[in-house]
Amino acid sequence: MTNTVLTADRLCAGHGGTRVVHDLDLHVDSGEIVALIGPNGAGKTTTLMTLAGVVASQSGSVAIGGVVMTSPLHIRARRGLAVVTQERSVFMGLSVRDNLRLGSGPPEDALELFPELEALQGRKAGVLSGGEQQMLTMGRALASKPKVLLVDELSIGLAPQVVSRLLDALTVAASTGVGILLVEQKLDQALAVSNRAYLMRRGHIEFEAPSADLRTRTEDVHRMYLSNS
Ligand SMILES: Nc1ncnc2c1ncn2[C@@H]1O[C@H](COP(=O)(O)OP(=O)(O)OP(=O)(O)O)[C@@H](O)[C@H]1O
Repeated sequence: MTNTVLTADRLCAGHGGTRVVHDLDLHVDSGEIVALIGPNGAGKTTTLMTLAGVVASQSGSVAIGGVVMTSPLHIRARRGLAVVTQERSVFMGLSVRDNLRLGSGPPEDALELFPELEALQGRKAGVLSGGEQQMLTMGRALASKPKVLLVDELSIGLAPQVVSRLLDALTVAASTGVGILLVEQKLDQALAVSNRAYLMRRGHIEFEAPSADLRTRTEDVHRMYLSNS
């Protein structure tokens, strides 16, 4: 039996009086990595932030683990939602160890996922590389054993091998049952790691497809859907 951990039902959202996301339906099942792809300005980040409770929805609903949520992010976090963004939410002045202790899960779980952090525990997070900070952010988020992880633009500013390492960790997390929604500009990497993809344009989901089907036609997908022209 599939276990749906995240559902958006006719979700509308935007900024101020402007609507950016229109009647969006999507779902993520436990253990699944789902990519949300689309050209710049399509509304992917706004969608993710609305699912997270950071941007208020205008209408429609969001459910986590089958429970409809209207609460802000910190309450959704208690219900099993975690978010990783390009901003890397670490406390720069605190050590890696203290950053991990401040998470809501066991630090050892984060270290198991990212053994690279073991030797860095005494260092201040602010002196880590961007990739190490992102490992810290992701390790801490996944140690909290979320049902759902929302990931926004992981690859920005990071070397390709670091991005691959982080995406591998998402695959490990998904194998333990976490459902992951991934917004990623790099189409090849998004499709390589995901099971399914939604393609978004101008605030609408245009189609949904198994990532394996899209992998064989990434050039077409780029030309037809991802260019802003
Ligand atoms: N805080 C904000 N206030 C006002 N408008 C915003 C805000 N954030 C985004 N927008 C607008 O909403 C629209 C969708 O932006 P959004 O960042 O969600 O798209 P995106 O698909 O994530 O794009 P990108 O790939 O470039 O990050 C854009 O027109 C953008 O200018």
